[in-house]
Amino acid sequence: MPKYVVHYFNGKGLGEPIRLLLAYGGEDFEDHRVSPKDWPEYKKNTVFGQMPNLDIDGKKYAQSIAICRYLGNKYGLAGDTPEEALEIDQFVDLLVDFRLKAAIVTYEKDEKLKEQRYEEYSKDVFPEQLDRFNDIIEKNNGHYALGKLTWADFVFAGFFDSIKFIVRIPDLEKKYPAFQRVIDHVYSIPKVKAYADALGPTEF
Ligand SMILES: N[C@@H](CCC(=O)N[C@@H](CS)C(=O)NCC(=O)O)C(=O)O
Repeated sequence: MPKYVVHYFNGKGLGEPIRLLLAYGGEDFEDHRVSPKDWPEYKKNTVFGQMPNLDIDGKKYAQSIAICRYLGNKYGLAGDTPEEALEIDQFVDLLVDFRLKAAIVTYEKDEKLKEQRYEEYSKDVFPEQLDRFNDIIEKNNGHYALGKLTWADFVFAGFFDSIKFIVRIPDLEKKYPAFQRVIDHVYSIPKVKAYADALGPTEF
């Protein structure tokens, strides 16, 4: 069994889908959480100056979605045909686009501008995308792609707290019950549940 180390901050963010997939795979991975204090120095050890990184037997790899796709392939969660793999990718990329688009609000340093952008996005961008995610999940039997468990579910569930943070809707899963179905599909898997229970509550 390869030795895996996940390097990320002490939060879910882009690191959690990787951790959830490793838990699903039954890997005894090391969960290295870098503190903000240590980050400027640690940054020099990363592949592209960012995290998450996944260390496989001493070699580091970057880009969270590429890593999730790799783990999905490894654990038989990546579809059975190239077309199924494409369908997973299209939905995962949609989620990534959403996060990148929302970054204009989330990472705006000018508080006044941030609030103004949040107001604008809350009227159109956020509801349109949330409705679209909801629709996708309803059409996919409570999953985020292919109507069955795939690595896309792990990305959705792992990102979920970040999505809530972005849209500022703390009970998002109540407003969109389909979202809860994906989360339940992932977190009810015994190995994933054991990982989440051992971790306890963390920041987004
Ligand atoms: N596309 C990359 C984005 C990685 C990324 O933006 N990482 C952020 C944390 S979520 C980071 O390392 N920020 C610190 C920095 O850039 O100095 C991925 O999905 O892995």
